[in-house]
Amino acid sequence: MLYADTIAALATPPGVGGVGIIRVSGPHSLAIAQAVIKPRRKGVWRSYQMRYGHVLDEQGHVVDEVLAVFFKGPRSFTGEDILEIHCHGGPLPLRRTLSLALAHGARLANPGEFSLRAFANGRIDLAQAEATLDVIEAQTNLGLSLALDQLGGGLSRDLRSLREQLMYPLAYVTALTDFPEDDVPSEELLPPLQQAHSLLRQLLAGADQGVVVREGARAALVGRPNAGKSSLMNALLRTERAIVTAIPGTTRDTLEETANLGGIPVVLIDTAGITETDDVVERIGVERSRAALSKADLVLLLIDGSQPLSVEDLAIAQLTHERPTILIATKADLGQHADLTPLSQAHPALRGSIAISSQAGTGLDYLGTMVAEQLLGGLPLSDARLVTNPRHRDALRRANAALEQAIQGFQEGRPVDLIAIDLHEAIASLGEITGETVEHDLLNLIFSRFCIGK
Ligand SMILES: Nc1nc2c(c(=O)[nH]1)N(C=O)[C@@H](CNc1ccc(C(=O)N[C@@H](CCC(=O)O)C(=O)O)cc1)CN2
Ligand SMILES: Nc1nc2c(ncn2[C@@H]2O[C@H](COP(=O)(O)OP(=O)(O)OP(=O)(O)O)[C@@H](O)[C@H]2O)c(=O)[nH]1
Ligand SMILES: [Mg+2]
Repeated sequence: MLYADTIAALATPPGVGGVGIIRVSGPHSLAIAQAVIKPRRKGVWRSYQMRYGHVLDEQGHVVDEVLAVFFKGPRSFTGEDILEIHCHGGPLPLRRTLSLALAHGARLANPGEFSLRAFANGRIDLAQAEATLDVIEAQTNLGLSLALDQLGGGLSRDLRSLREQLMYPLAYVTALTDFPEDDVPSEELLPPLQQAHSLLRQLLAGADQGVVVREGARAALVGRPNAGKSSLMNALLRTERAIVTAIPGTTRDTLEETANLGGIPVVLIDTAGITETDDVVERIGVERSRAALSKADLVLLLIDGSQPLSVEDLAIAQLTHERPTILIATKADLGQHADLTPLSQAHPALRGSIAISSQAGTGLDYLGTMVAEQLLGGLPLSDARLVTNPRHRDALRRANAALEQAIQGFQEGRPVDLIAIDLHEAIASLGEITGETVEHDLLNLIFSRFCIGK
């Protein structure tokens, strides 16, 4: 089970920091500790005990003053013996300490290889390994807490109980395949399957929301020149990111920045005001605005509320008809002079409208809530366990389809060997999430997304 070779890598970001950590995992870890570190106090390397000392090179020269911890496997992150050397966070001490570990029997780790070992050694399952990456990459507190739940094994426990509910019926029908003339006792086998089906449906029901929380979404701000797009962008970001002037046509190029709206990382795309123009640069900008619009998950259509609605506004609104749209009347502090009813009545994909003032800050929180709710499918955030990874969602969908087949098979009295195939398929699909049944190539793909030292 354990690997024969020892891996080493920089576990902290390259560059300068207060402390930098070299991590070593594998059977040579203890020998490397003994060879390269001279502890101040006498004694042996005890697991989970930090020691003070110096890293010395082959000539006995001090390479760095360090703290170091040894973790005796299997009670460690990877399940193997691990050594962590906490150096000063500069490139030279770190590079030289890493070289010494390599000189004493370690090899350089590949991206994600520590986590791969934790998985291969049964310390964490695949969903937990993927969750460590989600923890690192989380963009909102909500995303972080979902990732931590998954890292702690929340999803894994649900999946394990699902599998167990399917195992007994599978074993039963598999045994029956040798005696096809026997009756299937479906009154005994159906309830656990139906229970599993209901849990699966629950997981799937929240998955679309979960994926949005993890991956975020794109919202394009479109409207006439001077409608107040860049001002709203800045107000939502709480920084002066985009240039704002009273001159129409200020924004020339599209500008993207992520804002946290109701726990969802939303990429806001500020665009050039859409207008008929002879200016070459502005025309290209308008083209880009249209392109941004066509790629957005949600359109924020801005109308200058301080002026009467114009034909240009109506023409731009036309362009948004194919996308879910929130209508925003801007500059509410100047009074509401635009009658938006002709526009909103004609819009087939309008999800709501709101008056705001970027300058006074009114309506912004509510707009954030509206955007988040739209991106979550028009529903409040589910408080059930949220599956956040599209790979997991896909596997759950396949498991669900197979399980529905199996249940239908029981109800219609289909041959047991067909039911066995469906149940087997459902169990295998669930196993893809936790990694029990997963192709080697997929594993490589998943772990290669990790950084070196993770
Ligand atoms: N210095 C340091 N900090 C770190 C990590 C690390 O590897 N090193 N981690 C790495 O990503 C994370 C912590 N993850 C960890 C997960 C499991 C174990 C571990 O040794 N588990 C033991 C339980 C120990 C105990 O019960 O006392 C076990 O599972 O048996 C350690 C770290 C974040 N912080
Ligand atoms: N009173 C008031 N003025 C605003 C508000 N929002 C924007 N403005 C003003 O409207 C003008 C245009 O604002 P921008 O945010 O640059 O408008 P834009 O839609 O990005 O314009 P283009 O980039 O030219 O397409 C500026 O003078 C802003 O100060 C608001 O909430 N209240
Ligand atoms: Mg602008």
